[in-house]
Amino acid sequence: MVAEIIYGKELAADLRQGMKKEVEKLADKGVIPALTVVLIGDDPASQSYVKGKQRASEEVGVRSRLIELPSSTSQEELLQLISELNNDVEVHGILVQLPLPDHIEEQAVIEAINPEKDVDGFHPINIGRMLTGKDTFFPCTPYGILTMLQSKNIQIEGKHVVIVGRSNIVGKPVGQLLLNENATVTYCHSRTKNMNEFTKNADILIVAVGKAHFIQADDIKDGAVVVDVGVNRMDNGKLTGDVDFDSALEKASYITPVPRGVGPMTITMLLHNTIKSAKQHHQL
Ligand SMILES: Nc1nc(=O)c2c([nH]1)NC[C@@H]1CN(c3ccc(C(=O)N[C@@H](CCC(=O)O)C(=O)O)cc3)C=[N+]21
Repeated sequence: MVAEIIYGKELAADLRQGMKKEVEKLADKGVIPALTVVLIGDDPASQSYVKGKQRASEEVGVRSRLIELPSSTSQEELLQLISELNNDVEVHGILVQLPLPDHIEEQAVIEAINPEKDVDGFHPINIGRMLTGKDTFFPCTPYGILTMLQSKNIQIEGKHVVIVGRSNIVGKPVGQLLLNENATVTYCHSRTKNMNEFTKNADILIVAVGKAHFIQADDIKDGAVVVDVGVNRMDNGKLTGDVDFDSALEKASYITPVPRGVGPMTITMLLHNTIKSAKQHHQL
């Protein structure tokens, strides 16, 4: 079988067109969705992701403000800034770019963000809402993956979804989101024994481990849907996924590429959440 490639980049462009129209309508009512991104330190990868977010915001007319702080910023200073942003009625979405420097406790920062402005969907309140099947801000990468599957009318109900990776921002929440869609979900991680006995049984295989070409064709069931969340920068500067794309292409029914797959959808769902927040804050 040769897989159909799901280009998140194209779907993202379609969705952003719709969002642009929606933002124009909101502007007529005097509401401009506004996102504030906080970037600490000078990690080149983080700077590049943040640039992508700025560009996408501009494209749909979301007002995006970047606050750049030195890596010497204390946790107290960051919490103070978050408190100011929480109280600023002109800010609908707050995103603190992860990872943070070691002297700052990530969880304390996430929990300081007003859940009603938590467009990343990382606050325990929003995670709890998602877990219990309520409407809320869903984490952007999981939500982007769900939207990609739905765009191809890929059945989720009753399917065996196997997730490789259990991070708080991708692995764990994508499982919950797909469980809400009535999938049967299995999590694999670094301590899983004989992992490919699980992956070979996946109808939908989602890989988010951050290791280039971790999954090979042998690990994939014929006709499976393969979603690659990896973002690995190679020595030649190119981006590659967690899946050996060329061999997997011959085995899967659908596959997402890296780049131009899940990444652009992550940013698009961030804009979606920011617009949703603006509407909620203005009772629209
Ligand atoms: N608070 C927080 N929220 C995040 O959502 C968040 C974060 N921190 N920290 C880092 C990760 C990573 N992430 C990506 C977003 C877009 C692409 C993306 O658009 N990638 C392009 C390629 C970009 C390039 O070439 O550099 C693509 O796959 O086609 C990748 C990675 C968001 N993250």
